[in-house]
Amino acid sequence: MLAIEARNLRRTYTSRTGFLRPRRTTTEAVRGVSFEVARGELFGLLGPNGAGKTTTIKMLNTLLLPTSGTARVLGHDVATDPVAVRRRIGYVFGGDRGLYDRLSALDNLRYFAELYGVEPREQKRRIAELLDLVGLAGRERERVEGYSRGMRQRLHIARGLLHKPDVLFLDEPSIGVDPVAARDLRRTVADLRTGGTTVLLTTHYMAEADELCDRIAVIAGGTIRALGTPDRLKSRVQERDILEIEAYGAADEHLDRIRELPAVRGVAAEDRGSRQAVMVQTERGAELHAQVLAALDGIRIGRVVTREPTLEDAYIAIVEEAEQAEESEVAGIGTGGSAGDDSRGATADRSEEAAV
Ligand SMILES: Nc1ncnc2c1ncn2[C@@H]1O[C@H](COP(=O)(O)OP(=O)(O)OP(=O)(O)O)[C@@H](O)[C@H]1O
Repeated sequence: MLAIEARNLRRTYTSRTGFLRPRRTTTEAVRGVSFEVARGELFGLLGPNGAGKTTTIKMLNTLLLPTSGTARVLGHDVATDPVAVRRRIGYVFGGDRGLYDRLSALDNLRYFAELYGVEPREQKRRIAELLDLVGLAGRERERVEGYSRGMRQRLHIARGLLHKPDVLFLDEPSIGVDPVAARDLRRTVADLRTGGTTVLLTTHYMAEADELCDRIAVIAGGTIRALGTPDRLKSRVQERDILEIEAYGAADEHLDRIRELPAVRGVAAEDRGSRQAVMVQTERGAELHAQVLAALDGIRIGRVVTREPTLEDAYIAIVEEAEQAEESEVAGIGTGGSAGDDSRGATADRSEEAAV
């Protein structure tokens, strides 16, 4: 039996805006998402802000009803059998909500164990087991207010596992966590999988997804744009070189100038404190250093390196393609309308899945 089965899930939000002249606005947050997660699999859901990841997770864990489509978790329908679903799942989200700061970690876990109906005889053993799993054994009597972000996140995971869920939803667990704590967190997540728990993970950190996930779905604009193993997704950009330039103050016009160069397949800029990393995807072997630097004329430049593509580059390529498709749709080119979106999402699903 599958752990998760989503079939053509859709969710539309309707909200009222304006006071004097109230208007209804609708947002199609999820527009026909289908995927399957096998038991014991660690499945990643990646996508830019507003892509529809949290909305998808909330439909799967029964916090939101789908507008249409169906989803099953361990065979239970999320809309018609939510109680059975809830009994078998855990939900952990990034950020600070959901723990009692004034209590110790131990008291937090005791409280939630009670709330989740863990047998009193079981509680002590289960809590000790979980403290061990998330690496907080020995610190459990300290108040949570003195915990670092990474420790809080690990305590969140322990809380989410108290009732031994078979499927765990982890929504951006490493948000705001420093690199060392993030590494410990990754180890905890990998241990969960080794222990047989199915994990659905959302993250904005590509290295994390690459290291942990068996398969990944990239979602953008509410539809799945690519689905497969990390290697499979990376193979999309294997015929490319990545020219990475440290820049100070590159604007859209500079990136557009680079985009126009022959043999350039994609351009993205990422803010890294006061500097930017400009990543230029070129056809393999194309020597474009001089032209790219000329396009960045007038800007302070730091290190320039050529490197092999990573999952992040594949992700950038997929999301850029999705954005271009969306823009041409808005401009009236291509199939247009939501039926077009549907078929494209489904096609991405099938073609990638088949190749996995
Ligand atoms: N309660 C709501 N009411 C109206 N619109 C919403 C609501 N929640 C989300 N949206 C909209 O739905 C879309 C998808 O949001 P969602 O939170 O699912 O994205 P996400 O991929 O999880 O983003 P992020 O990475 O920023 O968390 C966005 O356009 C968002 O503004």
